[in-house]
Amino acid sequence: MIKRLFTYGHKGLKGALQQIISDWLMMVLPILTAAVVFFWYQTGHLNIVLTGILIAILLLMTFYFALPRTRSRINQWTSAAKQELRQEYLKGIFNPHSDPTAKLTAQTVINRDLQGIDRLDVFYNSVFPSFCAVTLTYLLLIILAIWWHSWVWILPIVCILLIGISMMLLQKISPKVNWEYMNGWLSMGNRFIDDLQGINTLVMYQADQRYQTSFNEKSEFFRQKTMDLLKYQLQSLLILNTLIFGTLAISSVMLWFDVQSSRISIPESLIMWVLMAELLTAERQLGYFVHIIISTKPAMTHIFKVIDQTQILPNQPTESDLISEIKLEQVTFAYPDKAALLKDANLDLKNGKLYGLVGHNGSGKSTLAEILRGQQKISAGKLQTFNKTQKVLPNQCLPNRIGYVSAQPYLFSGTIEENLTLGNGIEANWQQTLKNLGLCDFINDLPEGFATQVGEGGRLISPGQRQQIAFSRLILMNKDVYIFDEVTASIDEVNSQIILKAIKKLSTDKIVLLITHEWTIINQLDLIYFLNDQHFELGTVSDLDQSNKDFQKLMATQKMLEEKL
Ligand SMILES: Nc1ncnc2c1ncn2[C@@H]1O[C@H](COP(=O)(O)OP(=O)(O)OP(=O)(O)O)[C@@H](O)[C@H]1O
Repeated sequence: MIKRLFTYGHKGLKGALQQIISDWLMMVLPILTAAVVFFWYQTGHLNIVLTGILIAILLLMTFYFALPRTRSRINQWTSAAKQELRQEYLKGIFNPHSDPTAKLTAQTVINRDLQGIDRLDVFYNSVFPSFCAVTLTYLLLIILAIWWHSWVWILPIVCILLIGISMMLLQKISPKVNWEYMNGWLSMGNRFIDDLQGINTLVMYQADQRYQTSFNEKSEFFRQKTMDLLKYQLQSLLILNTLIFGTLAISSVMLWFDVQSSRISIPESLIMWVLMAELLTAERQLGYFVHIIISTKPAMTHIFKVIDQTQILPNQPTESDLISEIKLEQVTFAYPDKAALLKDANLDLKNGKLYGLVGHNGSGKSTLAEILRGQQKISAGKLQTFNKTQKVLPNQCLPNRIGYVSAQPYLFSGTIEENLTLGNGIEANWQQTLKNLGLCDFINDLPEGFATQVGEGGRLISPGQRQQIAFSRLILMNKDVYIFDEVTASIDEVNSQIILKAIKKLSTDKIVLLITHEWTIINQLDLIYFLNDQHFELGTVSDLDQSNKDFQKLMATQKMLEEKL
């Protein structure tokens, strides 16, 4: 994970390193000056080596500070890295091929992941600079200690080893504590937003008291988990401080013995003691920051998962890339911990045909749409796509080449035209395309025509008009395969027939699968796949009506329901 963090903002890394070195030199400068003065005071003449180093540092610093904006280079690196990371993450979130099992909510995205990226400030701004400062100070201490024959340089290594071991032990419990804290926070936040959105419903059903109790339980759980996290952080701080200040005390004793045995002079021991104090303070800071980084690990793991699932979209397809057949062979699919929805199931969809998909509620029709769109992975069997010369196409092209509309598509606030032309690469004569398919004629009767505002979610127009616009918007994308999932289920008869007519026209040169439960629609389709008992059965309505008792029963019930309406 740490290595990966350096891949972001790497253009700013050089500048950041320059600033880190200059900051370190600034820290060493007073110690070296004091050393030169001490030697001069003690011996009556200047130590050539130390004075030379001091003058070199002073020249270097003067030159460095003459450069513009030198004091903000670590910040520039930090902002650039965070911005790149945030952009990649958001690209992953809005990728239409994202893993649907990732269960992203606004809470997870904002509270955990985006805040997790913000907390990476600590890595770029503090952990890395502290790590460099510790390394440089330690190198200087080793050189001086070996030069002056003192063993004090061993102590920081022992201290770091002990910190590492104790951190490793603490880290064993850290993921659990952090996860529980995060989950407590998310679950409380989700409950709050959900209750707030449905507050009128809760009051109307007098269920607000019950929901308040449930929210109280969640906030109490979160309070406990926050206390656990604080306890854990205090414990680790205590261990860290004991190790650091213990090492500093031992080094003072060691240096005192060195002076007593005349191995080093008082100024030499003072220089080493100050360096030791600087080093251990930086190590303490580093240990503390590493701690914060460990606490962002759950968020980072998730962030990188989202980024990694971003697939590079294939270029505009050529004629030979177009899908003309999709086959499922011996396919098995089950959601985790649930019974299989498909078992050794076979399905064959060819272009130029309109297929209906019918089945009982919960039999897996919408799930099949997700499998075909590459959003669910099958556990056994084969999903294959072919072009018109029967060449097998890569399955990665599926999400991009399949269009899907559900019963409740989303319209964005803006004009009808903005919604219709939402997709990339729409042809200039799109209005003619709609006319040829008999779609959206109602727009001509609207005073503002295509410039009519639809409102958020399309609330300013009727459900039938909303569905026609969403349906037309997809048709303009010119996909190879269309899956319509109950598109006519919640609209009036007139709009329903307009859409059905367009679907029939579309199916003359595309693969079209229409998921429906409506008898009046099913009755107008040539070929039906009946999904029953984990398998698909293909036939005309009359074939299935004769051969399959379950189909017969389902259709009889549906017919009866529709006749009553
Ligand atoms: N993401 C999911 N995780 C777990 N189970 C799921 C998920 N999505 C759907 N299911 C379950 O899988 C089963 C099939 O759901 P699906 O929506 O595919 O059925 P359907 O045939 O389209 O139903 P309907 O006719 O009511 O629309 C249901 O029992 C549903 O609860």
